Amino acid sequence: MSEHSLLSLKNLSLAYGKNTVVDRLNLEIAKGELIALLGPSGCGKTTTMRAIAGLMTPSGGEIVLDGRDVTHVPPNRREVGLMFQSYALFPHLSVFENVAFGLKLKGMRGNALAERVNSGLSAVGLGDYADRRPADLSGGQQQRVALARSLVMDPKVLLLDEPLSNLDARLRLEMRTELQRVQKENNLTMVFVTHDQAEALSLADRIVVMQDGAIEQLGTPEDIYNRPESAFVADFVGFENIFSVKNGKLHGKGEAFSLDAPIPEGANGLAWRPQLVRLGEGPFTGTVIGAAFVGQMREYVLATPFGQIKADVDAALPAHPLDTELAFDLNIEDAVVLKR
Ligand SMILES: Nc1ncnc2c1ncn2[C@@H]1O[C@H](COP(=O)(O)OP(=O)(O)OP(=O)(O)O)[C@@H](O)[C@H]1O
Repeated sequence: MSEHSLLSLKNLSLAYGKNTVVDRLNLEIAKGELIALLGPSGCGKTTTMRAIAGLMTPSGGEIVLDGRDVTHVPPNRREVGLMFQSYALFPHLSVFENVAFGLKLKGMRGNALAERVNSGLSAVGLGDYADRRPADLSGGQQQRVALARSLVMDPKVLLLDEPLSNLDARLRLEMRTELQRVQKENNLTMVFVTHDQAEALSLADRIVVMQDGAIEQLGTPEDIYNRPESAFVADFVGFENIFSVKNGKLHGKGEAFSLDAPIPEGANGLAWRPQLVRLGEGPFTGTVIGAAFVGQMREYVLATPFGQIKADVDAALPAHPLDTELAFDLNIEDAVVLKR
């Protein structure tokens, strides 16, 4: 284990029968970190969480938590908390009783129990709701009860599986802020799973982008958003115009082409965000085959000999109708260089 990590996954492999879905994954998480596992459906996020929680036995590798090898320790002895997407509270129990449930199972009673439950409810801003039933709470408040229920168990790591996916857009924003506040104020270590890049970018200290059971890229939200290393990550964070580089030429879904500037050493691909495609000037031409007004921007799709190009332009500029021939430029200075 590295000196500062609280949770280490070392060469972790996970399989369902003969089907290996996570292959020798290595990850070090520090105390107080909020980590997002981000990736498309089926990439192995939930399986990794299940293994950390002890709900499945790895086919290889180790899980070390706070200096202890917990690879074969049962879930209830791991000090790992789990909050699932369906946070199912007991409908017939009060908020207090819901939060007290796990502590009672551990034998806690009386004042100690009341104090712990009340401090958990205060931590999530529900101090005045102890006597309510779940049905009398909003979706966001129910989610906070579920969070309090996990917090009072004082886990070393709290795992959250798609914690916000059941909430509508407004509540999601509220819960996002709330989760961040509770996490920072209590210096909690949290790992959450999401397939929503905006959620990962706005919440996490570091993001683990996964593909096919392996880490594709690990970095801060800024790293992932601004400096994707592979076409897969670039695509995932909204780059639309992605080309691979072969023999100094760019290859997309059409003919290969060149830029009139040298391609950086070691570039395996180049990608441009739609906002950074320069429309109206430049050596290339395309035909407008899609145009959409989306508030501040107009989104264009151009058909070109080297495939479709997506370009976003300030909506204050004059609109270009369908079938217009437009000049455009892909400037090397605006490109992100993909190394893999
Ligand atoms: N109980 C299971 N038995 C067999 N295969 C499974 C089981 N659960 C998941 N898998 C397979 O393991 C792979 C990884 O699934 P996992 O649920 O970890 O992905 P995920 O990234 O969390 O996806 P999602 O976002 O859809 O939940 C998938 O190919 C899936 O089909």
